[in-house]
Amino acid sequence: MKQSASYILSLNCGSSSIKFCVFSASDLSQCLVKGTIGNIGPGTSSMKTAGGNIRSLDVADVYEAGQFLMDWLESQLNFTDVVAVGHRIVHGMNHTDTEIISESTLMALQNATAVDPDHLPGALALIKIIGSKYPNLRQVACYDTAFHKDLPQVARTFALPQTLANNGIIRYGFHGLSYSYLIEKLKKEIGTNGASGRLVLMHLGSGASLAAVCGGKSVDTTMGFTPTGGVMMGTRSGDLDPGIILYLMLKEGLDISQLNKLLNKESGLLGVSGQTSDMQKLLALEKTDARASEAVEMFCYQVKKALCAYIGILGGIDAVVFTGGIGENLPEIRARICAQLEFFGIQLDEKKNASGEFLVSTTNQTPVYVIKTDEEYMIALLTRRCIEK
Ligand SMILES: Nc1ncnc2c1ncn2[C@@H]1O[C@H](COP(=O)(O)OP(=O)(O)O)[C@@H](O)[C@H]1O
Ligand SMILES: CC(=O)OP(=O)(O)O
Ligand SMILES: [Mg+2]
Repeated sequence: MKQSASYILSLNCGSSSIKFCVFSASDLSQCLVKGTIGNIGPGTSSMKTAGGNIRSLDVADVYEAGQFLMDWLESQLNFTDVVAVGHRIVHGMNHTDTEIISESTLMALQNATAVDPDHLPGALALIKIIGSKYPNLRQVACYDTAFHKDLPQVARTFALPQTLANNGIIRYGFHGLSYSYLIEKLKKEIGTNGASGRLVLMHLGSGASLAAVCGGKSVDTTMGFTPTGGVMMGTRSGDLDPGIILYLMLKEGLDISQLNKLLNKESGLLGVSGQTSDMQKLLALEKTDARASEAVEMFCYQVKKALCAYIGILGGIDAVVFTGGIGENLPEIRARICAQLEFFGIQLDEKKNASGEFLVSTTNQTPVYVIKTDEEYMIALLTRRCIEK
C-alpha cells in the first residue's frame, strides 16, 4: 500500500521577509517547495521560489503576506499531510527550548514583542493565521536564542544593577539557528574534533552578529538583550554609547517609536551611507561615493574588531566561519575583514576566496570557511525532534 506523504513546513519570519520551505518529514534532504517573500510592504513585495521564479505581490504587511503564503501553499500541497509547522522565533525571553506552541507560549511571545518589534509580530501573525485555519496542527517554536542560553555569566551580564539582570535584562544573543546549522555542517565537513575547537562564527546578513564558540558552545556573542546590539548592520545601529539615547530623548525630545525607527530602521549601513542598506550596492557605489565607502569601511572595521576580541577571549583560534548574505557572497568584504590578521594565522587565498569555495584560506594557516547557512533546515530538524519526543 502506498504510504501517504508527510511534511514539515518551516517558516522563518524576518522584519520584512518570510522564508519558507516544505520538507519531507522522513527525509529532510528532500524539499517539496521553497522560497522567500521579500521586501514586504505596499507596492514592494515579491515572492521568489526555488528555480528562480519571481512574481510581485499585492500585500501591504507581514500579515497579508502570511495569508497569501498559506493560500499559495494550499495550492501546492494537501495540508492534511503536514505533520507540524516550525517557526523561527527570534526572541522568547526566558523561553529558549524548542517547544510546541501553547496559549502560554503565545502570551510569552506577545510580551517579548516589546524587546523585538522587528521580527516577533510577523512570526506571531503567521502562528495565528495557521492556528485559525488548522487548530489541530502542531506548531513548534524554535528559538534563535537557544544556542546562547548557557553563555558564561561574565559574558551575559550587563554592568547594570543586579535587579535588572534578575528581571531578564541580560545578553540573549541571536542567529542561534544559523550558528547551530554551521556547527552541524562543520561536524560533517571537518569532523567532531574540528567542530569542537575554538571557533569564531560570523553571520553577516541584513542582521549581523559574531559568536565565539568553544566545545560547540557559545561563550560570547555580539548581539545582546535585543538584535539591535553588536556590530552595525543593514539598518540597525549596533552598539552605541547609551548616553546618546539619553541625549536624544532629553535634547531632541525623541519618543520611543522615533528611537525605535532611528535605531532599527534608519541606522547601520543605510544611515551612514545615506543611500542603501544593501552591501552589494554599496560596494558598487564605493569608488564614486565617499559615504558609501565610509559605511563599508566601518562595517569591516567593527566585524574585524569583534573577531579579534573573540580570538583573545578564546585564547587562540582554530577556525573562522563566514555565513549570511554578505559572508557567503561578498569575497571583497571577507578579504577586508581578514586583512592583516596573519599574526593570528589568518590569511585568505585570493583565488579560493574569490570562488567562495568551502575553504577560502591558504593551507597551513588557520582555516577560514564559507558555509551557506540554512535556518529553514535547522527549524525542520528541531521541529521533527520536538514532535517525536
Ligand atoms: N547573492 C548575493 N550576492 C551579493 N550580496 C548578497 C547576495 N545575497 C545577499 N547579499 C547581501 O547580503 C545582505 C543581506 O543578507 P541576507 O542574509 O540575504 O539577509 P536576511 O538577513 O534578510 O536574510 C545584503 O547586504 C546583500 O547585499
Ligand atoms: C536576529 C536577527 O537579526 O535576524 P535577521 O538577521 O534575520 O534580521
Ligand atoms: Mg537573516
